[in-house]
Amino acid sequence: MANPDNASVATAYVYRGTLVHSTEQTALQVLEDALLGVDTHGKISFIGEGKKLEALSQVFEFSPSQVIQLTEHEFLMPGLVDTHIHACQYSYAGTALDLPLLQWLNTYTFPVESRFKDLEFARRVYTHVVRRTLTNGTTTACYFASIHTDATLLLGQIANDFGQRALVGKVCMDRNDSVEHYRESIQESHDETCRFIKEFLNKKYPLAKPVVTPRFAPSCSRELLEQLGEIAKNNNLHIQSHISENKEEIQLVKELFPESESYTDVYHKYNLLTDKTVMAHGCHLSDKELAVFRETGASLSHCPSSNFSLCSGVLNVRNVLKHNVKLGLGTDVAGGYSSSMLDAVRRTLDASKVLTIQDPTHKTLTFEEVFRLATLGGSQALSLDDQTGNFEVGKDFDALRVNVAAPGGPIDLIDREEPKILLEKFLNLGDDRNIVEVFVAGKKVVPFTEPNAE
Ligand SMILES: O=c1[nH]c(=O)c2nc[nH]c2[nH]1
Ligand SMILES: [Zn+2]
Repeated sequence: MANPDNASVATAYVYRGTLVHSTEQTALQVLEDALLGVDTHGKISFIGEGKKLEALSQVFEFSPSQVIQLTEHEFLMPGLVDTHIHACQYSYAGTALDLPLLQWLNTYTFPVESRFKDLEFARRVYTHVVRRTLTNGTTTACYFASIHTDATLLLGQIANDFGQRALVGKVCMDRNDSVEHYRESIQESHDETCRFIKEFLNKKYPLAKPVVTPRFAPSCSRELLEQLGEIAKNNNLHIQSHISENKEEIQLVKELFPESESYTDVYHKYNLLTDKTVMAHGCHLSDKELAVFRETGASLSHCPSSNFSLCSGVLNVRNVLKHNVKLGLGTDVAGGYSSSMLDAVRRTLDASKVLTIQDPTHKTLTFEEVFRLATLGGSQALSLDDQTGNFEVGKDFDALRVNVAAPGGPIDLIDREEPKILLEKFLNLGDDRNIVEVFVAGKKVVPFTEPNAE
C-alpha cells in the first residue's frame, strides 16, 4: 500500500498503531501496528507495516522520531458520514416526537424552519449543529437547510470555516398550506435556487458543495420538480429529497400525482434520480422501485432513529443491498433525536433486529456491516467515495482518533481487548469523549482551535 510515486508531495505527519476501516470486499479490515502517512495536501500518502518504518521514512522523507504513536486502547477509523440531516431542525432535536410525519411537519417543523429568515437565529443554530456533529465525529454531512437562500449560504460558510466536508441544500417547496409564508412561488424557488448555487460555487470552498433540494414530492408542483431536475443536470449537481417514508405520505403522492406509477416514478420522470441523488428513508419502496434506484445509480439514506420516532416504518437494509442500491446512514435530525452518527449505527442494528424478530429467517446486520454503512457506504451514497470513506492511498485523510479508554469516558475496559472488540464497544457504548481528534482532508478540526474555540 506504499507507492513511491506518492512521495512527490511532502509528508505532513505519520501515525503508528491500529487502523480499522472497510473496503468493498471486507466490512471490517483491521491493520495492527500500521503506519499511515498524510501529505501536505491532506491526502493519505502511504499505509504500511510498523516494522517497515526505516524504509518508509526514507522513501517518504520523514523522521522516525516524529511518528505519532497511538496507545493500546486507541485506533484510527474513517470519519462518519451523515447522509441526511436537517440543520435547521437542530433547535428542537430531542422533542416533538409524538406525531406521524405529515402532522409532525405541519405542527413542529414548518413553524421552526420559517424562523430562518432571521440570519442571527440561523447563525446561532448552524454554528451549534456544525460544532456538535464534528465533535461527534461527522466528517461529512449532507445538510437540508430551509427555504431561505442567505441563511443556507451561511450554513455553507460555517461548515467551511469549521472544516467540515458538507453538501448543503436550500429547500425548495411551492406547496404548503399549513404555515403562512413558509412556501415559495415556482418562480421564487427557481430563481433563488439559481442564486444559491451561483453564490455558493463562487465561494470556491474546497470541501462544501451545493445540493439541489426539492423537500419531497408532496411539497412540490410538477413544474418545480421539472425545473429542479434541469438545474441539477445543467450544473452537474447533487440532488437530495425524501421518499416513501410513511404510508400516509405515499397515499398523498398517489393522489397528487395520479399519472405516476409509483413514488419513485415521480422523481424519475423529472430527472431527479441520478448517480448523485440521495433519497432519505425509502422504508416502503417496492422491489420494482429499488430496481429503478439501481439503474439510475441513486442512493438511499437509512434514518432508523427518525423512522422509529415518527413510527414511519422499518427499512429492510438487507433487501436494499441485495438490489445493489447504494446506502448510507443518516441521523435525520430532528425526526431523529440525536445528531450523533453513533446513534444512527445503534438504531440501524436495532431496526435490523426488529426485522429478525418479525421473521427469524431475516439475516441480522452485523456491527461490521453497519460500520461500513456509516463510513464507506455513506461516501458511496453521496458519490464522494473517490475522496473519502476509508483509508486508501490517494484519498483525503478524514479520520477519527478514538480512545476507547478515554479518561472520564463512558467505557470501562476490564480486560485487554483485541481491536475488533474495541471498535464494537466504541460503536455501542462510546460517545464524543472517546473521539479525541477529528481530521478532515488532513486538517485537525477537533479539538477546535481559534477562532472557532469557545
Ligand atoms: O423526516 C423528514 N423530515 C422532514 O423535514 C421532511 N420533509 C419532508 N419529508 C420529511 N421527512
Ligand atoms: Zn429528512
